[in-house]
Amino acid sequence: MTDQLTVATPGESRAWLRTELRTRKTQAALTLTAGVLAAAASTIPAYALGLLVDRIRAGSDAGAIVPVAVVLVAAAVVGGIATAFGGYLTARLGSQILADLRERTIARALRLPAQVLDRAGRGDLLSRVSADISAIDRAVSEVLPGMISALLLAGISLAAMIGIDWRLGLAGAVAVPLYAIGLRWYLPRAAPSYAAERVAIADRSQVFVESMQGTRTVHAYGLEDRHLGSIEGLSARARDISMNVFALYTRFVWRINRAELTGLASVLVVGFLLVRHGVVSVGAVSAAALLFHRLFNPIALVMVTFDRVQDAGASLARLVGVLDMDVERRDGGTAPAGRELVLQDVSFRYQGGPPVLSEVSLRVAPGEVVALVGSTGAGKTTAASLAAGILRPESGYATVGGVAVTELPADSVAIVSQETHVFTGPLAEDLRLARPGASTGEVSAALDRVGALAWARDLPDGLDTVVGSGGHQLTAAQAQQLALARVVLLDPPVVVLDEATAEAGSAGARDLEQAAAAALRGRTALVVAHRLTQAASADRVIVLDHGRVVESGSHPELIAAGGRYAGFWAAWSATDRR
Ligand SMILES: Nc1ncnc2c1ncn2[C@@H]1O[C@H](COP(=O)(O)OP(=O)(O)OP(=O)(O)O)[C@@H](O)[C@H]1O
Repeated sequence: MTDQLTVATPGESRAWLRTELRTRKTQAALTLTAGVLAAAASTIPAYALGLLVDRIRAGSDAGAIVPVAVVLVAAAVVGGIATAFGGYLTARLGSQILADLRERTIARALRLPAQVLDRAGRGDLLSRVSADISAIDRAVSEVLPGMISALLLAGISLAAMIGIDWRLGLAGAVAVPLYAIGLRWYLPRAAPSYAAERVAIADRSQVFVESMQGTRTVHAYGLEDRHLGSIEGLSARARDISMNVFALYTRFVWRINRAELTGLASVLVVGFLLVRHGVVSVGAVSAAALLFHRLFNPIALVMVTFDRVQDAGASLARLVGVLDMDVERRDGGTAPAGRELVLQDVSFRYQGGPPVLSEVSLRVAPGEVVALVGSTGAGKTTAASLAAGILRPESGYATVGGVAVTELPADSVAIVSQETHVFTGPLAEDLRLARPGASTGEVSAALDRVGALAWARDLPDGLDTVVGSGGHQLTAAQAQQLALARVVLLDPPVVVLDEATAEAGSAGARDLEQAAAAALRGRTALVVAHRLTQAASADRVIVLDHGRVVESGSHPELIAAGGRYAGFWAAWSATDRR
């Protein structure tokens, strides 16, 4: 299984929540005040009913009952308004904090180093910004207002019972350890179950996302059954864990009922004895019993929703964990003092794997185009990713104009990788990602430079045609051309090119090579040569073998030297060149 992204400790989550509440002090204080008012108002009916019992027992006439009824109605109205207002304020405060958290998590996730995401799997990140956010959202809007008002009500009711007679308060408090025992029994069992459930769901979505992303490979190799089998297995695991969680919950409810029964029985027995000894009136005991009975539903709500709050807590830890992760590129960055690209003694290995690059050194002079050549797995794409700052070297350094590539401003080095993504929306907007606010003339000129203007204009709505998922489908070669046009618009001094020209077919590949040459004109460029014609037209060629530089020189020089490159060229000329 893949490594997961960072999860915050309970202490880190609490510290984060405290900071968020501190920045919204007034709102938090108002929310608490409304909650206390609502709880206080809802204890009044119990007192009033106690009074009523005493007056009826004393044979008072109907006139004595009316003021009690008025108090009851007034308390109900005030309590109702305060409860609604408190609930609204709690949900509002929670939603604002959550919206902020969601934005910051996504902003942080978008800036995580590619190798971290590769290691953790994108499914984990997806489930954090979707399932985890929803879990917290539901807890904040459905559970938290009720839970906060229930806890306030419990505190105030217990104080009121002690106010009637401390022995009645004590009798009611007998239930507290029983509730606590119930929670102590439940929580340690529930926590690992929820964690296991969450991991099972993340694993299932990871496999699902991978199957969807690799649909073509799955079809090509007839792997449908195997993938379905693995999704089915992981789904069954998630289901079994959920059923165990529910069985646990049922046994927990029994423990809640036991605490309620014991508490109420204690209040009634103690009340009976106190009345018998003439210490308190029947009405006072009725009020205490009503106050205690009134807590049944709110406390049960706290107990049974504790799991959802705990669930939300686990989700919160996963989001706060992402917030605490190191991001790749600082805002702004340091401007390079020149356009020379240098890899110096760079070594690299993927997490736990064998060395992929060993002390690779290369220099690309300002405005020079250098092609990287080597057999499959030689380390070309890895070297390109290090040069573009997507990966960090294990030792050695990669710089442009003397500044580490990971510290450069975002528009200093552009990479066109094998994985080009076309964002959903009008084609012109896809290009404007590189330069927001570019005019239609500038967008057209960029497309023209890479030879894409003619087909772009021929699309159903020209440059306004919606492309990407659900829109007009572009070919792989067209998507590559768009990526090159984005480079032209971004106008970076340094470009790293690792396109998938091979997928475009040989005529398409030649078009793409021309498009790339046009986009690279005047820039410092490191090009992974998937076709040797790209190497032949470069200023210099560097040959990689098993992660080491084995040859370097111009195309004619290397051909004349009769070494490894000359061998590649001979093989290429004989079979692939058309
Ligand atoms: N994300 C990754 N995790 C682990 N190993 C990787 C990863 N990417 C590449 N490798 C391994 O690193 C080595 C170099 O891969 P790289 O893609 O850099 O080679 P390449 O020369 O570009 O090959 P190709 O021409 O096939 O793209 C290979 O052995 C490859 O299996």
